[in-house]
Amino acid sequence: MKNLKDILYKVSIEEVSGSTNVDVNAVVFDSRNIVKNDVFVALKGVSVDGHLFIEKAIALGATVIVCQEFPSEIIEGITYVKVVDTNVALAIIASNYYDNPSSKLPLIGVTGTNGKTTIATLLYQLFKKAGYKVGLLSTVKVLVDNEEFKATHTTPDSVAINSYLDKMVEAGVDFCFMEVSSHGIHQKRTEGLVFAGGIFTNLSHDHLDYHETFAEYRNVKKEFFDALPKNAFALTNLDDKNGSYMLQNTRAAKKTYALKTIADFKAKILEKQLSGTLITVDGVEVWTKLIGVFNIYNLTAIIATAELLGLEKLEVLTIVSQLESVSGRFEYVVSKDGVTAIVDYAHTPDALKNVLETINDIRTGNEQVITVVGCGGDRDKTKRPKMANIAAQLSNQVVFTSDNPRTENPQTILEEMEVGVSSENYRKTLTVLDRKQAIKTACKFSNAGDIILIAGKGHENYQEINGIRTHFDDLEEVKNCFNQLNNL
Ligand SMILES: CC(=O)N[C@H]1[C@@H](OP(=O)(O)OP(=O)(O)OC[C@H]2O[C@@H](n3ccc(=O)[nH]c3=O)[C@H](O)[C@@H]2O)O[C@H](CO)[C@@H](O)[C@@H]1O[C@H](C)C(=O)N[C@@H](C)C(=O)N[C@H](CCC(=O)O)C(=O)O
Ligand SMILES: Nc1ncnc2c1ncn2[C@@H]1O[C@H](COP(=O)(O)OP(=O)(O)OP(=O)(O)O)[C@@H](O)[C@H]1O
Ligand SMILES: N[C@H](CCC[C@H](N)C(=O)O)C(=O)O
Ligand SMILES: [Mg+2]
Repeated sequence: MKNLKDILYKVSIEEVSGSTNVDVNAVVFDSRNIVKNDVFVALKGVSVDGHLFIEKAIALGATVIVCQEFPSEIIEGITYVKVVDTNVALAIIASNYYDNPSSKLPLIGVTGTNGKTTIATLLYQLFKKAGYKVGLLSTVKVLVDNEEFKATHTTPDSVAINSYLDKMVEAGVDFCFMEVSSHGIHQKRTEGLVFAGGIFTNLSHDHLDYHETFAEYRNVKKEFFDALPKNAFALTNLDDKNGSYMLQNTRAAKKTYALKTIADFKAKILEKQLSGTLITVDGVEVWTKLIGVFNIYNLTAIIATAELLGLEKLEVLTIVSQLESVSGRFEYVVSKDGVTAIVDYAHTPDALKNVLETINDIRTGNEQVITVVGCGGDRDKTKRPKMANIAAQLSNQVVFTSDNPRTENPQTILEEMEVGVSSENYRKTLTVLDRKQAIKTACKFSNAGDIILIAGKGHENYQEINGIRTHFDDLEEVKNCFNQLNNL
């Protein structure tokens, strides 16, 4: 039990009806999860207004209602707290409820279109290898040091974030690395958190269904850096055209990394292979198992962050050479006759372009590149023709297929992709609606030495069709196909 007055600390309140000197159980934003003495926070959502469920929340036992408008009927014995923005209030209340765990450990946020999971996960690995207890909030999973929880979002809701951070403080975690998505910033999931540092990866086309314009998407990302405290660091990628813009108004210490531009932290690529990349960092040569120029950007950000957090450069570089690639990011299997199948989470035009350019960079002879790709339903439709065009331009063969159609018609998604393919590339493409069959088709097409890229779903172990999720795993599927062809 917590006292309502305590958890309302720093919430900007417009009006109160009833007593704030009451004990409350938990803070809940979904009426379906309410139990006795809970605080119900009504959020104006994307599809429905949470204010519609105030009555239901009270019927289930809520004794405190935090809202933006008082309901027409005020019930005696219930406390109503009116605030300007319930998303902001929820985040501050959640921090207070868990005694502000983010102020008790260094919390580092990673934002940008691509690379967040990679950077956050590799930082987790690096600090673990350096002997620390570490926390991770990522698209793939949540880790409270060695204890694993299932991730539901890239950036969870503010109650979940604070609850995980509280567990981390309890477990004596030394550093926490978390992904900060644009949805998370816009929905104020990270409001009120005390960050010790922020990292910007890059900005390219994504989520324009939600943010509407690229400028709005960019400004939402910038809000994260604007809000960093003075004693934090703000680390940006200077080679990205929005890198400097992100730090324009931050009060945090500005730090930069780059491959092409003069920056505080700089790396250079010496050699690229399928087994890894040789780079130099401040004159020291380092071999990494990671592949692709984009991953060297990720690695430079990681090295910079580790140093900014006080680790010694040589120790950092030694550990960097041992870091393993992140699940579903350029993960590959090689068949008996030398067909390489790569599973990668590229689900934006820029990511797909980078991965295909990387593959084209490391191929040595006349191998064919066969790409299997689709686009998610209920997500930015303008990505579809762009991704199809990139796949067709940079591959020898493309099999268009379903990603997670969610509630959309899978056939319509594919038609919206196909319009992006130019007439001269059209002959390289075919469409196989069923992802399992599409992967099988790519395997059958391949000859010794060829490279198959299966893009878009990476680590995901499900496929969502008609709103129903069933088990699906790209890597498992391609291994099965190789097996069936007696090729593994
Ligand atoms: C578009 C979006 O971000 N939606 C998020 C949002 O849901 P919503 O606004 O649609 O909620 P709603 O259904 O309108 O309901 C409004 C309110 O009424 C409440 N409600 C609803 C029904 C009811 O009976 N009782 C009740 O109280 C809901 O709990 C909610 O508080 O708020 C919910 C609660 O926090 C989130 O779970 C939900 O994430 C959905 C599932 C989602 O798919 N989000 C994706 C797009 C997302 O957030 N992705 C980013 C990563 C993107 C990236 O970088 O690639 C992420 O951080 O994961
Ligand atoms: N620095 C980068 N620049 C461009 N593309 C990248 C970069 N890092 C990774 N990618 C590509 O983007 C894909 C997704 O990478 P990652 O999961 O690290 O990004 P993310 O930002 O966490 O994505 P999400 O928004 O889904 O959480 C990778 O599989 C790879 O294809
Ligand atoms: N975080 C991204 C993941 C997209 C992954 C792709 N497989 C899809 O389902 O569209 C999103 O929610 O938009
Ligand atoms: Mg991610």
